[in-house]
Amino acid sequence: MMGEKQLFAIRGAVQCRNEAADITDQVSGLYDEILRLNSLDEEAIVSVVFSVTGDLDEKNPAAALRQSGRAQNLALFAVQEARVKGGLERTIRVLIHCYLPPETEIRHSYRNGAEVLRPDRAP
Ligand SMILES: C=C(O[C@@H]1C=C(C(=O)O)C=C[C@H]1O)C(=O)O
Repeated sequence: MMGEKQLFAIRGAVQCRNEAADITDQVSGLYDEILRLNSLDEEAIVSVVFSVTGDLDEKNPAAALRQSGRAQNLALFAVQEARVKGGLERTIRVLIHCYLPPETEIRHSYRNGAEVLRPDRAP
């Protein structure tokens, strides 16, 4: 616990082209949207974990986020997503642990093609 705050986990996902610039744009856009939707300040984030499908090898999303100027003092991590037949291609997933007021209704973000993963979480 952190003061009056509670620990939460927020999910997101986005599809990208396998190009460094697009990976940076999509990861930054996803991160910014999660912070905006949840009124989340970077100081309240514990960690940011990415997974990447094996077909995205032009840029590490954790490095892309850091090099964009965001998340400078955060613990970032990136792993390869479990390879499953029929899985959505060119997808970056994110898991953010953070502290927010206990009454917060967390909002996840699936965008730019990744909405199909969790239509129940569509806006
Ligand atoms: C459906 C997703 O893809 C996969 C399936 C998940 C699930 O069933 O909860 C979670 C993460 C991914 O490994 C997703 O990213 O939400």
